Amino acid sequence: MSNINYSHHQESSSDHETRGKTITCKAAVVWGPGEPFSVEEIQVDPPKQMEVRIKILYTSICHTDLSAWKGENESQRVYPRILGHEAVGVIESVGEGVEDMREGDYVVPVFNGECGQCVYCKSDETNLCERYRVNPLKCVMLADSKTRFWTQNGPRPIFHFLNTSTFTEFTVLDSACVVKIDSDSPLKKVTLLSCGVSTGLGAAWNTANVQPGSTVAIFGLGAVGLAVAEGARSRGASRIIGVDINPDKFIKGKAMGITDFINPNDVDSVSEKIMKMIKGGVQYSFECAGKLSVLREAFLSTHDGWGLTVILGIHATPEMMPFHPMELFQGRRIIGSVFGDFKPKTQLPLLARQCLQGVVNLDGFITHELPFSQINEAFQLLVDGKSLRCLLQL
Ligand SMILES: NC(=O)c1ccc[n+]([C@@H]2O[C@H](COP(=O)([O-])OP(=O)(O)OC[C@H]3O[C@@H](n4cnc5c(N)ncnc54)[C@H](O)[C@@H]3O)[C@@H](O)[C@H]2O)c1
Ligand SMILES: [Zn+2]
Ligand SMILES: [Zn+2]
Repeated sequence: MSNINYSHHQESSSDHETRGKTITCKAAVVWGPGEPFSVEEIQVDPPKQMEVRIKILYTSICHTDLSAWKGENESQRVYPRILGHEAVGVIESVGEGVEDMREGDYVVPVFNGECGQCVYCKSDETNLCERYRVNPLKCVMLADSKTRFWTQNGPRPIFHFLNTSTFTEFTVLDSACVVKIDSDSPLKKVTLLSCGVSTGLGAAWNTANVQPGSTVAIFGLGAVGLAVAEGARSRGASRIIGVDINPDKFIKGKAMGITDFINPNDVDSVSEKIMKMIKGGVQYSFECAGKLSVLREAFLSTHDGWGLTVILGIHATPEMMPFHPMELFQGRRIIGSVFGDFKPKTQLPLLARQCLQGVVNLDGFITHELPFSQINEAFQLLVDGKSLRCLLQL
């Protein structure tokens, strides 16, 4: 009998036996690019082999959801669809063959999965998995190329998003894209580790390997960019320059280790300004805005000979890199970072414990909290640059 307490630290439980059955629940469905989310009843199939079905407890909104909602990339224009990839939840039931999780476990969905078996998962060089890596083109489950979500009337398939789809009371994922966390974890904070904050911290720690005393410039001070700042601060960087067109972000950034601010609207050239502030340029720059013009400035702001630019932003298609290949002969390097180069299953539980022990400070990233039914208001907060992360409670 599955009788799971779905609400963490609260007295409420599911008294229905749902295992193996279709669940009817509420989800926020997108029916077209930029159309308001429709919070409606949907049907969620049980998990198939090596899949899990989870009850989402909290979900938050990342800029990647925003660009998918707008349909900025052709690959993202798939409807109807359930977006969302930053969340925390509890396992409702597991499919055949799932051994590492069971009903009632608290979990974090991850858009970049880890099977643990493939040549990539066994390599220390990458956090991409052969089968479950991030894939913006994927909108059905791998097991049978079908969806697990259906409209109430029809029924018509509703497509999946980024290995996760968390804007729903219940979702089905490949077990490779679900990480078990300690049952006493503070769930609201752990939601941040599902994407944005892990991505930023990991870009500083793993991808760039920021060194004590070094200099850093961060372009775009949303949750991702500010998590880079927090990661660089925790590594002992001496100067962390924050660049954003929204001066409100400067106030938030101070708490996360930003030492200097530049508003691109106040200067002729951000990279020239940085060269003046730090002779020769910074050691590391991070592009967290998803704009090519910003990427170029981030590239030019690093020191020749050894500067490293890390790309985190998701860029609209069909844009190409804004460089001449010969520019790389000046010794500036560029690298991309997915999920901060963390191997999710192997490394996320430890990261969660480190965050809670205060190695990094997660306070300040959750700027707003709303009920799930107000998802459209929550998106508007991100569009308007008012929120870092708005937590939706289901
Ligand atoms: N690589 C990954 O694994 C990964 C993971 C999560 C998010 N992302 C991407 O990272 C980016 C940031 O995500 P977020 O959730 O922090 O977004 P966000 O919307 O909260 O923050 C983006 C920030 O960029 C600023 N910005 C916009 N134009 C700018 C400009 N011209 N110059 C300087 N700043 C500018 C905005 O004012 C905003 O503060 C997005 O592109 C997102 O899709 C990538
Ligand atoms: Zn994200
Ligand atoms: Zn793998």
